[in-house]
Amino acid sequence: MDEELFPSTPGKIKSDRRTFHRCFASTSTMFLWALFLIALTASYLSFIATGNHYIHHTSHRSVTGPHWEKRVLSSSQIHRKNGFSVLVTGAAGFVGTHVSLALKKRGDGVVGIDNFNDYYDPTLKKARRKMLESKNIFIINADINDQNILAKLFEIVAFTHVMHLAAQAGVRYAMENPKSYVHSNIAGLVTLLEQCKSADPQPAVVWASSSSVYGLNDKVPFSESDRTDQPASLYAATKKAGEEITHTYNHIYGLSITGLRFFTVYGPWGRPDMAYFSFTKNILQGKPITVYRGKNGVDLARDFTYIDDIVKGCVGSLDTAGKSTGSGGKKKGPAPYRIFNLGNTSPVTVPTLVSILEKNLKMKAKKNVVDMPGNGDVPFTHANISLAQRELGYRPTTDLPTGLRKFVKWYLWYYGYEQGKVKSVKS
Ligand SMILES: O=C(O)[C@H]1O[C@H](OP(=O)(O)OP(=O)(O)OC[C@H]2O[C@@H](n3ccc(=O)[nH]c3=O)[C@H](O)[C@@H]2O)[C@H](O)[C@@H](O)[C@H]1O
Repeated sequence: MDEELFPSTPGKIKSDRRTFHRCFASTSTMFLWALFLIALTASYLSFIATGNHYIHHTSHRSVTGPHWEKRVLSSSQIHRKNGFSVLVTGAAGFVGTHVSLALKKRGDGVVGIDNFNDYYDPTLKKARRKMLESKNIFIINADINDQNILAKLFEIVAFTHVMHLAAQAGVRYAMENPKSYVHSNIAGLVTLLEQCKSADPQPAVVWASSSSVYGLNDKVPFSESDRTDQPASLYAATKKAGEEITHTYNHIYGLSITGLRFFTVYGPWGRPDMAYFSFTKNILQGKPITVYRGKNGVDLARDFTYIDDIVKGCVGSLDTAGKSTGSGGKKKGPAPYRIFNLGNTSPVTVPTLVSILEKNLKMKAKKNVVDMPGNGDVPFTHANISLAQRELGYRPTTDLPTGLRKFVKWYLWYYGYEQGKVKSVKS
């Protein structure tokens, strides 16, 4: 081998034909090298797996490029005077889908982002996406922790508002997969706020907190000024943390923030992990349902809130959100920081929920009544909504029997019961 053709690398011992032979030509050394490379690859793969095992399987297929940018621009197009252009996170989720449709319908520009994870059946999320796409709402398949995608989106569109609904939801699941809550509800939130704070112009941010922040509070009905320092689940703790985190971005960078404490939202296109949805599935399939009961045999109760009422609260929040005051990451003056309860103000017990479903499905549930396990549940929720009434004009109009009737109608249609062709229902 010619030394001239293979000059030595600075700092390394010059190789010659003999060392080349010594190092690489012996079969046993080559075998050792191969083993080393295999071990290196295996440890890298295991690092990837252990580092991310808590994150749900997601399908990231977001590819940017001229066609992608065109779709983003077209989706963000405003079609009314003084309209908004809104980035909706979690747009393929339950609330995200409905809010996106309502905004688009009145002429706002809407761009969605969703990671399509498999916390519950992604087929349902894809069906929601199909519905949104038919209205020219583009949903980017990406995680809110992906700062490059967020930066790219804000480079293309001057969003006036961000409707942040992407989250790891579910109270009881937090015991199974705690890190997924940190990933979405804490890290994802911070990544999004970092982007919003440096955007120019800064958007106003409206985001989903939760009634669960009231935790063990037993002063009823729950008012925004009540204690929220006794969370009963990690889910609640991450939502409460979100309220504090958004406060710092409001305080330091002048971001306009509105946090909405949703109370057990239900309705068509809902979440399969929630009780009303999974009960419906089991009743129809003749399977038993588990009904939790509180201390001393007291029934659990929730301030179940119909999706259309929640949408009105979300849109009202966007409409009344004051402007952010920062620019280039610097605050120029105080910006609004608001928190509202969005509930129905009439709690209903879980056994009553079951009997309304039975009536609508014309079937009896096989009930297993068990004591509430210590898994993060609270015995009841009940919203005081006077603040939202005053500031947002929020007035819920759908009671539980009416809302569940609409849900059951949708469920039977979506899963093909009406046509006698039942789709498999994963949850
Ligand atoms: O407002 C919120 O902040 C939260 O609302 C929702 O949580 P929850 O109010 O717990 O709703 P959901 O699971 O439908 O259980 C309803 C009732 O059925 C009882 N329940 C539940 C399951 C079961 O198998 N049996 C049962 O009795 C259960 O004990 C409870 O009493 C959202 O999921 C959550 O993401 C968050 O947004």
